[in-house]
Amino acid sequence: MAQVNLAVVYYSSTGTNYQLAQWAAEGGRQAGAEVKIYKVQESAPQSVIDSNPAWKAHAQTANNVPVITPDDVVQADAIIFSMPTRYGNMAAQMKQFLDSTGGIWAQGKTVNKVVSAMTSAQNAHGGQEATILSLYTMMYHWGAIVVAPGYTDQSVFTAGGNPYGTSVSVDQDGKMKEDVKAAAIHQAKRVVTVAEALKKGLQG
Ligand SMILES: Cc1cc2nc3c(=O)[nH]c(=O)nc-3n(C[C@H](O)[C@H](O)[C@H](O)COP(=O)(O)O)c2cc1C
Repeated sequence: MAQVNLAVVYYSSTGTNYQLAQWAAEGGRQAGAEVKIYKVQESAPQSVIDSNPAWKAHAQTANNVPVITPDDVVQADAIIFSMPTRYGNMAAQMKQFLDSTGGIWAQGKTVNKVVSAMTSAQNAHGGQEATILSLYTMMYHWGAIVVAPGYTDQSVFTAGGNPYGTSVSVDQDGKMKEDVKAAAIHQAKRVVTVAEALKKGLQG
């Protein structure tokens, strides 16, 4: 039985990527995967978090979400990452976690993970594609297999047409401007389908 272990790994300050992660988890479960959601370790000082009401509120909401470790990566067959853009790049908290995977990388334990990424930004063209690609660059070094959504479903067009991964823009109040739920679910299903086929193939 090749049930896929899907880890959804996110960073979020104000909740957008937390929501994207929930939708990806929903899609993963619909596709039959065993799904776990993890956040990455926060590195911002508590005083900075507390100074932003939306950030403070979200930190409390996500208080019980487990923090990802490199060993959780080893256990997963597939991983969906979600993180906000920071000047057209992934949030430092996500990069910090990925930089801590050198040990498992050196042991070959990141090889053949099926991966995909999602993101958010404030502006419609605020760096979503570049952010996802910055994460995919690291994945090629992992020896991971990047499964982007491409234009494989109508939901990709409805969400704004980003073939690299589901992305959304948010207004000043943190409200999503595009309807991306179906795209996030589709992306996760596609990841699980590919991971399942790969797992079956590798098991022979
Ligand atoms: C330091 C910093 C840099 C940012 N850079 C950009 C940017 O280059 N383009 C953009 O559209 N939004 C930018 N944003 C807005 C965030 O991407 C947005 O707040 C985030 O996607 C919300 O996701 P979250 O609710 O999961 O934290 C930036 C925010 C911060 C704090």
